[in-house]
Amino acid sequence: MVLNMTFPGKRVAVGSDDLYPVVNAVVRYLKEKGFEIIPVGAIKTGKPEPWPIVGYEVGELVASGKADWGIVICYTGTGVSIAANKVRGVRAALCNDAETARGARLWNNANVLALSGRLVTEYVAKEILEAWISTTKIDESEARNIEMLEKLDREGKI
Ligand SMILES: O=C[C@H](O)[C@H](O)[C@H](O)COP(=O)(O)O
Repeated sequence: MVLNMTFPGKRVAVGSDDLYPVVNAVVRYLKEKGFEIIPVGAIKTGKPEPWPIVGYEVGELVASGKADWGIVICYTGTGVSIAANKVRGVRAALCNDAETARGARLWNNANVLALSGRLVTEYVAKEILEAWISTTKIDESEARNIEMLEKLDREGKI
C-alpha cells in the first residue's frame, strides 16, 4: 500500500505561482515519502511568480528527464496546466480529486499533476497524491489512445 512505501531517488519538480496553504502540505507529504523536490516558482523564490513561467519550467524539467514527474499549482490550476502542456512530451492533468488523479495516470499516462491552490485542502491533496503515486501502470486498453496523443504532441496532428 502506498501509505507504507517510500520513493528514494525519485525527483519531483513542484512549482507554484504563489504560496497557497496546499503548497506546504504537498511538499511535506512528498518529502515524507522520500521524494527529492525540485522547487520552481514561488516555492523556490518565496515570492509570487508568473504562472506561465512556472508551468513551462516544470514542464521542461519533466520533458528533459531532470524530474521523474511534476506538480504545478496556481489559483485555479488552469494557467499552469495550460503552460506545462505547451512543452512537448508533457501531459499535464488538472486533478482536484483523487479519482480524477487515478484516471489521469491510468488512462492518460499524465506526467504532470496540476492542482488548484484555491480548492485543494491538505486532506484532499493527500488523497490526490496517494492516488497519483499508487497508479503506476496505464490501462492497456488505452495504449492506442495514448499513442495518438503522443503523435499529436510530436506532429501537431493525429
Ligand atoms: O490560471 C491562472 C492562475 O489561477 C493564477 O494563479 C491566477 O490568475 C492569479 O494570478 P496572478 O497572481 O498573476 O493574478
